[in-house]
Amino acid sequence: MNSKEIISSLLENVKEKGGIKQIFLVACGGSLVDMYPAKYFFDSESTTLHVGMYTANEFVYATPKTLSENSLVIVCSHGGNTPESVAAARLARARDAQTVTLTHNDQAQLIDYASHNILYAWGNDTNVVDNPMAIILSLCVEVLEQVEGYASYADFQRGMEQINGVIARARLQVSDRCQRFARRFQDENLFYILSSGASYGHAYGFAICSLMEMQWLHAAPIHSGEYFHGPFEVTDKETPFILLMNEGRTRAMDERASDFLATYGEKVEVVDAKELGIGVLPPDVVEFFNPVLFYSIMCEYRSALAEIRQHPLETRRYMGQVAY
Ligand SMILES: O=P(O)(O)OC[C@H]1O[C@](O)(CO)[C@@H](O)[C@@H]1O
Repeated sequence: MNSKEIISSLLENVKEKGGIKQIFLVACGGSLVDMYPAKYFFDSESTTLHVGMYTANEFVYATPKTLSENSLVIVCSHGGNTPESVAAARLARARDAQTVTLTHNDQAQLIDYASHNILYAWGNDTNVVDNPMAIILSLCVEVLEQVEGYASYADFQRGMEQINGVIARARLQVSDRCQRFARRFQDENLFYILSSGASYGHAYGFAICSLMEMQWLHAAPIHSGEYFHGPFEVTDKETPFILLMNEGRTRAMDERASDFLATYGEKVEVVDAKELGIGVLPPDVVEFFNPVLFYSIMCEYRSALAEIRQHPLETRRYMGQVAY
């Protein structure tokens, strides 16, 4: 079943019960990061549907009152057995919500609580539209289209057809600069990651997953707009910043941060989606695809850093090693 068929069958299930009124996006860590573009999309485009995005345990401990048969809950877990995410899906089913689960593991416990499960593809050789970030975005676009109508629906589908080619070309384009970045920043132990719009979630994800979890480096995300409301006071010639510059409506905020950093900072790495070719996508939907591009490109950056630091991306000292 494709996204359109999945959503139309779930909407059919609730047709006599008042339909879907709210969507909850629930996961942990990297899987939660994959949901941010969809949340941003709904916040931006929907006029009647409400969206909430929750780390799984918060959804369980502080459950929104609106969780009901009129809710669609999307739960993603790569391994499919993260206890918090399984508990959230179980709770959603117990409250008669429609659930779509996404996992890469066909034996996942999560699947037990699915109205519909999606077993997704993973790895560098897969098409990004078959990976969770794009699938979740596409499910949400379908909900909007089928519940309210979405004027840019056809352009969104065009973007889905184009994005993988853009990423393949951009990967080649950044290959040398990733090596230069790794050589230049290999001894740093703190990074601030800036972005805005649909990509803010990826700034958060790159900080908490790629740098903190996978490299044991200190890192924090900063919204490009918020940078000027506190964080910019730490800017100097010694502190590393990575700026993920979007194409689309929020680019002005990223450019403002870029201009300031060019004047007062020095250790600044700018990753610019426009320069990487995302501008071929239709202008009314391009902003939603920036984080899909950034995810793939920043994987190249983190691999180069991991290699030069001789710190494999898989190494953990607590996760899966001790009780927590
Ligand atoms: O997507 P899953 O399998 O639920 O795993 C969640 C865990 O995986 C990570 O996303 C990456 O290791 C962690 O941040 C998080 O604890």
